[in-house]
Amino acid sequence: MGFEREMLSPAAGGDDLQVEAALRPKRLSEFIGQARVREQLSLVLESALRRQRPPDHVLMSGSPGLGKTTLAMIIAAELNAPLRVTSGPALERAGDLAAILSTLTEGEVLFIDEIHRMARPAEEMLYLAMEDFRVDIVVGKGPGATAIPLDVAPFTLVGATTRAGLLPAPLRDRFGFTAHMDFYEVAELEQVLQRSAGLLGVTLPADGALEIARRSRGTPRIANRLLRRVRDFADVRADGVINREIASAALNLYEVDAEGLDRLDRAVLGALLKNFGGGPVGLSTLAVAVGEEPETVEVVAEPFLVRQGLLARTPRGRVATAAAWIHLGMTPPPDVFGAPDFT
Ligand SMILES: Nc1ncnc2c1ncn2[C@@H]1O[C@H](COP(=O)(O)OP(=O)(O)OP(=O)(O)O)[C@@H](O)[C@H]1O
Repeated sequence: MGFEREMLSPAAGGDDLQVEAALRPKRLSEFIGQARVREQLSLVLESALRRQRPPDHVLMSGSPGLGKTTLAMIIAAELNAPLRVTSGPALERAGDLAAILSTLTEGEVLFIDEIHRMARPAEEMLYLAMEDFRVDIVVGKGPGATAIPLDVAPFTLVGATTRAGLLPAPLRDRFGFTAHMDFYEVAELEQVLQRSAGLLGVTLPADGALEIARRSRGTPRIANRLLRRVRDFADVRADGVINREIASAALNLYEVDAEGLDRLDRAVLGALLKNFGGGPVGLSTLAVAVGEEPETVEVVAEPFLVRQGLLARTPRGRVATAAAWIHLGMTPPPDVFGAPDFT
């Protein structure tokens, strides 16, 4: 993975993790944007606090870097409850989950990131735990196997997924509240940037914040990361002040284009236009053409390209819109008009 790609990827890594933790809003009132989710969630939490009962289980879905982990931490903080963190891929066997569930304390918040990647036996154990606060531990094998029921302290599960569609219905149905996290508006990202600049002690005039916000792919994690790279540039090549000119020069250097498309985004669009005449083409064929896993193309690049009106997912495959041709400086073929409507 190249430097630029790493910088732009919504996945966190390296030193960034520490800075990211420092920039995380701690309370719901500090959480920027996602107004509807925030309001709904504050009602769920407030009523749970009044009833002195753990709230319903919460499912959060949305692209990487939109604040799902942050929100899980906020839920625990608002409830004044301890938080246990794990992830779907870590729950390979039912026993992995049983070990966690059996040691939860009353009211604890259990956060399972990437919950769609949990193994089947663990998932089945979770159904019972979510509904009845109980697990069945199976001892022995074959006809002599016995299930020993074990009580679990009432807890709140917070699940996060980038792909809600992959969750089996029985699991999805057991969440009392589902929060769908959308990409952020530019104005919201400007606020995220101003807040982070304050915490990092960076001078960020409004025009600089706007320039970075516009190129942040609607994602707070990327906004914060770009801010740090632009700060480096401003410190070394200028007087440390991040105005529009400095932000723009730095982001051009890091190959973030005016709409915030990164290398992967441009590679996907480029392959779609140049190799497949704008599509339709299947996801896996497209992924091979850019040398990435289909899941990376589907989860990391596509949602943003769709939102920007550059790509459409159709039953026959991926199709580039007229805007995509124009964005890459090419002339759209005569039969392509705007985003195709296949509904
Ligand atoms: N609403 C917000 N307001 C301010 N900062 C935010 C907000 N949402 C996210 N951030 C910032 O973005 C960073 C990434 O957020 P977070 O790790 O919660 O994303 P995520 O959706 O859980 O991503 P992933 O699923 O990849 O873990 C956080 O460190 C935080 O600083």
